[in-house]
Amino acid sequence: MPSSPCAPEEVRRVACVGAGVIGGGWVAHFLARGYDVTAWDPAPDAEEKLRRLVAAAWPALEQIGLADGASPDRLTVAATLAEAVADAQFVQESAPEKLELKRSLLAQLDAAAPPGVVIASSTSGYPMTDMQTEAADPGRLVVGHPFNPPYLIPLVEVVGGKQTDAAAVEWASRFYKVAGKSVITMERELPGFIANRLQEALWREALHMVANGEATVKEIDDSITEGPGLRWAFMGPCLTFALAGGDGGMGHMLDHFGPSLKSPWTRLEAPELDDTLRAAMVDGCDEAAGSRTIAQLVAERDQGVIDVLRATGRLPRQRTEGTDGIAHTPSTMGDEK
Ligand SMILES: NC(=O)C1=CN([C@@H]2O[C@H](COP(=O)(O)OP(=O)(O)OC[C@H]3O[C@@H](n4cnc5c(N)ncnc54)[C@H](O)[C@@H]3O)[C@@H](O)[C@H]2O)C=CC1
Ligand SMILES: C[N+](C)(C)CC(=O)CC(=O)[O-]
Repeated sequence: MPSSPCAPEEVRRVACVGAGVIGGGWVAHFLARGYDVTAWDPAPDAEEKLRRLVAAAWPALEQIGLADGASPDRLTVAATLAEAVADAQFVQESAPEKLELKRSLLAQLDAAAPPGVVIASSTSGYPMTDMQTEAADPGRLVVGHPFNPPYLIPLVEVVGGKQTDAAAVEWASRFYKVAGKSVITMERELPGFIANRLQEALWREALHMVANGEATVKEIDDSITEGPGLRWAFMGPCLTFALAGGDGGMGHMLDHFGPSLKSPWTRLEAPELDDTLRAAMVDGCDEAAGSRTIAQLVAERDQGVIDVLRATGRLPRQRTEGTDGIAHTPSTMGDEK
């Protein structure tokens, strides 16, 4: 790959190729961050749909804050793929999830984009190694996997393929950060990356339960929104479970509940909970906790759950002054008879 034509901080023009749910979401995000965006999509009604999507997203984007000069007017819809990427400084591909289509489209984008410009694919799970096979310069092709909607959910998973230059992965990771995203740069390829592997495990189990008549769709959704989902918005599953071990943290949690890994709680096979895995989990949680004690983490989690309950309307927002002079939020939880 020739060296990238500009630093991530200097990017002004972004091309988005494929403008459906995710491509359109990317367009809204980049516009809100103050970029000039050129989009291309072969569907005859693509421009109308795209402009509608951006208009619908804009109030939310205004609420969270626009970059100086950000405007939907800075969107251009190109007539051809070549025109869309001709002077792009970064390209985001969001075409349908079909391997052959991605292979050929990434090769076309590579042929049309200026030399050295990084091209990222929004793929939900294909390893870049499998998609970069037809490109003349596969070194500049990376995965930049977003979450729906890309203009509100911060995470992007960035990873290269076997032929991707490390510099392109580094450039893309920096660019996404500059563009306001939260980035996980993966050291190696994994089908489904990290978050979709986790989501998929939950999803498959949910489908098994529905297929076998073991749980309804509502029970499955409620089990997450009324349960673990409240914690996951601000504390990941590992640190959350460390608190299930009380003062003993993750070590005690694994010693206590490790045997249930072998219970038939899921159709997935359980990994062997050997010393290496135990140490990796305990050390990882210690690292994530940093200087925070278990007691501090418990307080942080409790406040987080209260904030999420309040933000989602399940706790009233108004506060009352108690006799102790402390502002209390009256709870209606558990009041339903
Ligand atoms: N929908 C989701 O929640 C997420 C999807 N993704 C990924 O984003 C990509 C796009 O998915 P969606 O936006 O959901 O699909 P979509 O079906 O909403 O949009 C795909 C768009 O690509 C266009 N298209 C068709 N052929 C094309 C071509 N040859 N070149 C360029 N554009 C073409 C279609 O006209 C359509 O507008 C996929 O790789 C998907 O795995 C990633 C994260 C989340
Ligand atoms: C359903 N999906 C696999 C396309 C979802 C994603 O890839 C990420 C998301 O938005 O959850």
